[in-house]
Amino acid sequence: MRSFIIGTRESKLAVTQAKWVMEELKKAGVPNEFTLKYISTKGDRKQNVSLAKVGGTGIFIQDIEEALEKKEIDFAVHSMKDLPAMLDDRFIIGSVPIREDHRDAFIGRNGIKLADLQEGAIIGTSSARRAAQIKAILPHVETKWIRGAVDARIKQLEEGKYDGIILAVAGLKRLGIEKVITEYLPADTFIPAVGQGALAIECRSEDDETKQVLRTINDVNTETAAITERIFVRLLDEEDKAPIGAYATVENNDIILYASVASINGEQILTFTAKGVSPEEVATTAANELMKKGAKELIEEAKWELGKE
Ligand SMILES: NCc1[nH]cc(CCC(=O)O)c1CC(=O)O
Repeated sequence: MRSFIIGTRESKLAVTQAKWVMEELKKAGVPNEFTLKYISTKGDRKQNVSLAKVGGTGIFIQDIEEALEKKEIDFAVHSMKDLPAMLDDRFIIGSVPIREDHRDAFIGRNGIKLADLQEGAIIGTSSARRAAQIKAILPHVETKWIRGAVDARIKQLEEGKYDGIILAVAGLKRLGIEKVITEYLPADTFIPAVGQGALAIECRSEDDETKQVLRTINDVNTETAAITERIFVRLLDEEDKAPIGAYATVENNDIILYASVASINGEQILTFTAKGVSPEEVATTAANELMKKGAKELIEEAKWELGKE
């Protein structure tokens, strides 16, 4: 019987996610043996570049795709959020397990609340989207880039470099440290990143045996939601650099997509909620409606702003 090698980054969160996938496969009754192989990625090695500038995605997966191509691993567990909007034809998302919490969280130093932040307070985030969303509700605060694994960011907060930071609830829950959260940010104003809270298990497109094994832990609703969000971002910004939010759910066979496009300074935030039955239809409706409101111009402007930093 074939045994499978799972590729994962070495961060605590990545390893937790990969081990969770191993457990889910076991629970689903897959009898094969699984082992982990740690892979260092460009995103892990280059901690000093701003994610917004390099596009957030891609830098966490190139090295892993090389290992897949060379058959050093059979599949890889990623945060869906870190996957580029477009995958190379040689690889596919073989499975999308059930989503963790999709929301963003605010962590205030010594428990300070968003509403109590003074003029000039500094919020750490690595995402242009979160920076814009924060400035939209709190124009008097400042945002500053922060990088590193989840625990490293919390440490930088405690050291006093920031008054607060924003992180995905999902990562904190998976690490079992959601008690650090001061406030859960409402997902209707803080529309999360495409794929936030979901995992993507990537394998070689032609590897049918692996695909069959991975399907046992696929969650159809999460998969449909993620497909919708990813089509949406591809229609607006294939490079996936602009402050775009997209979160889809499936309710009674309807797909509901909450979508947003913001200017870098948060002064303009366009939102649209689309509803329908197919991912293509829902994503296209949201993208078209936002383009009518000027989304393309905002995106071009945002990318130009990010590029000159
Ligand atoms: N880009 C980093 C990254 N990729 C996935 C997560 C958290 C888990 C998730 O969103 O699925 C994070 C950290 C964060 O944004 O807090």
